Amino acid sequence: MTAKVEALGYVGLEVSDLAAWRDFAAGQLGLQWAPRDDGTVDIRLDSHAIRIRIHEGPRDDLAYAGWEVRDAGALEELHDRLAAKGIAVERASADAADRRVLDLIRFPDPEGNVHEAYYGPLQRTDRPFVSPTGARFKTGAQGLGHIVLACRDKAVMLGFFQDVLGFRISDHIRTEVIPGRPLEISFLRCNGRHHSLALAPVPIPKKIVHLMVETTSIDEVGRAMHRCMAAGTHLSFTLGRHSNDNMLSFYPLSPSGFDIEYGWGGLEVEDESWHVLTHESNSAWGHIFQRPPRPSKPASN
Ligand SMILES: Cc1ccc(O)c(O)c1CC[C@@H]1C(=O)CC[C@]2(C)C(=O)CC[C@@H]12
Ligand SMILES: [Fe+2]
Repeated sequence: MTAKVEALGYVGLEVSDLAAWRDFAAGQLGLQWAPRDDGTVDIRLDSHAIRIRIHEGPRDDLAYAGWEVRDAGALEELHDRLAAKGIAVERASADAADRRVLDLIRFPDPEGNVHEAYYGPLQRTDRPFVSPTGARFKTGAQGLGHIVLACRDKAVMLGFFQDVLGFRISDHIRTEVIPGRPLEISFLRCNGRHHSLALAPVPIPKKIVHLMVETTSIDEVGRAMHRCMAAGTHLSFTLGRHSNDNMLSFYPLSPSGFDIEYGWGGLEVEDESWHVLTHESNSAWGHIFQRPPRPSKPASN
């Protein structure tokens, strides 16, 4: 497969409380908050103009995931493959300037999550990335990090991401979030990052389970965790180390009611030597689930 996606380049989030997100993302997580003229916000983690795009709105969920491809030819090929499979792909060149890329297409996955594929992301070498807390993030060829999507039919979703977008399976974890209710999460990669996407068959009201960002130093994780604790941010999972990708991380609850995974030390995978594995534990240690003290948001209707 020549035209595959190469990295998770950006995500769009629709959030209801912009002020709370600013304090959380910049003040606690050390991401760069860059407001735009139209009322949306670019969050930066590196040289890219956009890594997380914040839109104000009621849904408090993932709005879209942006997948980077190599060039115009790869985008064309991907468009044609999607169209040939009968997927409702649209050319969205009119939004390219808004996303600060050269061109993009938009398409749904089998469960209706919105995806964009693009090439040519704008770099801001004239305005270097500056973290308010001095953090640095592991991105580059591994992209922004990873997302976990809740799904209903994991087999169908796995088929789509492998056969249409070119993802490879890294491993599966059989786990029990609720005792007595086994569930299997599948982890997919599109570059050296162990997973840029995971699919979790969990019946939650949101599309996204979490968004992971990875720092370049273990101390950034410790400092961010203590800033979250000092701010009273709920930790959905305590500090721990994952069984499959070795990521050392904790999971603060965002103001939108889904988690951010804030990690360090993730495994890099080589396609030539990797074999699919299965795990029966989430973590080598830690990652203890913390029940939220109360619903994070009153229902809006
Ligand atoms: C197990 C695991 C390995 C690597 C990761 O990057 C990662 O996010 C996870 C999954 C974390 C998390 C969990 O362990 C409990 C059950 C959760 C909340 C889900 O239902 C989806 C994500 C799962
Ligand atoms: Fe994760």
